[in-house]
Amino acid sequence: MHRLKFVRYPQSEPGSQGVGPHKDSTGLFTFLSQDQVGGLEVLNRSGQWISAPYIEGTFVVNVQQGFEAITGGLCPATTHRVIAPATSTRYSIPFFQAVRLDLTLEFLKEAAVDIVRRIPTQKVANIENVTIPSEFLSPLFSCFGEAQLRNRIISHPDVGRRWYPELYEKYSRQSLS
Ligand SMILES: O=C(O)CCC(=O)C(=O)O
Ligand SMILES: [Fe+2]
Repeated sequence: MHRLKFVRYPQSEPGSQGVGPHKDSTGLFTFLSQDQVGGLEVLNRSGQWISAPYIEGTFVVNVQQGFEAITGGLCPATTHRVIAPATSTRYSIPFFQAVRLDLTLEFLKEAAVDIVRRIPTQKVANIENVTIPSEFLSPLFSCFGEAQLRNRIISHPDVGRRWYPELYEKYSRQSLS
């Protein structure tokens, strides 16, 4: 199921939760419209958080875990986070393209063999060391729906702790790599 979200981040004390480090997990790509307040950050290949500022007339495009899985990890999903705004309210509108919730990694890999074969390979230095693991690529989850639930609970820990305490406990103890 595709999703469009309207997000409001109220002005907060420094250090408050925005969105924790994660890779979007609904499907292939995210298209995000944001205001000029700032706070969205992306992990680059050297392991540094860099800001993804507002650029007039553009969307931010994130590679999601589905695309990472389809390409056998050759196109890693974008690791990103949002720092809660300290001086004003931030608004953003992400659109998440989706894949079927009951899709399995096994099926996806089989279906995508031909696509992956056509992608020119290149050496991607140390990328595994500076990224966070993908639920979609983990054998712990039977289908993408379950992987997605884990991703949402871990990316929004205050919500996870409050509404899904048992799952939050379970998922935060899990090591995916
Ligand atoms: O609000 C933003 O800029 C990003 C939100 C986000 O990363 C998400 O909801 O997955
Ligand atoms: Fe995200």
